[in-house]
Amino acid sequence: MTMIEIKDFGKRFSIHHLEETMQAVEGIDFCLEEGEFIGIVGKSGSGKSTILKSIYRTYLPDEGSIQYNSKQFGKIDLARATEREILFLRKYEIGYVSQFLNVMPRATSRQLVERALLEMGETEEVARLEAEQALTHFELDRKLWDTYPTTFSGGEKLRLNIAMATVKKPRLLLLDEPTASLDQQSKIKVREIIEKLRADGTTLVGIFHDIEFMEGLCDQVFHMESKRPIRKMLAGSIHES
Ligand SMILES: Nc1ncnc2c1ncn2[C@@H]1O[C@H](COP(=O)(O)OP(=O)(O)OP(=O)(O)O)[C@@H](O)[C@H]1O
Repeated sequence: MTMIEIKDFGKRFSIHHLEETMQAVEGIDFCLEEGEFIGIVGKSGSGKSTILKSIYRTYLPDEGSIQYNSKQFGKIDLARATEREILFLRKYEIGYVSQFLNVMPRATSRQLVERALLEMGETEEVARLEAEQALTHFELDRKLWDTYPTTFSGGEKLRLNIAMATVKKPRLLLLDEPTASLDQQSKIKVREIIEKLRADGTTLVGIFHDIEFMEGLCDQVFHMESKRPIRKMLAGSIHES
């Protein structure tokens, strides 16, 4: 089953002080099956994050379509979905993880994960249990569960971010350079987390600066420069799709 199909996607930004418009991305096409992982690579400023943010609809696409196969709505074009539909999808189906933690202040890590579940309508008891499971699963040190994450290290923030996003069991997870500020050891942990998510059948779109990091992890690698997806056999051989 095709989970997401992007056709002729483009995004422009207005540069107000110059009274100009800048074409940030254009002519992007790729297709992802359920449970697959596509990695987007390309030089800085080539528009990788813009694609991810447009899928999540932080940005409104200007051209093309982003067809997503939703559990609730069936096939839906994220470029044209209503705000209400987008809010529903963010709550129940699509997760977004970056290296940054933008959360409400004065909430502990445990409360943040619980809140994600309560928002979905889970009972307090289920939320408490599943939050603890998620924090354990992603190896956030137990002594950090009841503290505010403002002082967490980059790796700890990321693990909390991933716990908050994945506790909702999203069908589609967007990873926006999650390893950018991490040391080698923490990157290996993230790799293990991604392997766990893949094993759970989550469909993943990810951006990583570090191409070596993606080795053997992705089913497809999309190159911003050639605008072509390359389907990778997990054994290592590559053929163009
Ligand atoms: N909100 C915005 N307003 C104006 N321009 C933007 C905005 N977001 C991105 N851009 C511009 O669009 C282009 C693509 O940016 P984007 O962040 O998608 O690139 P990227 O490939 O993810 O870069 P990096 O690898 O450095 O994170 C850049 O020239 C950037 O300055």
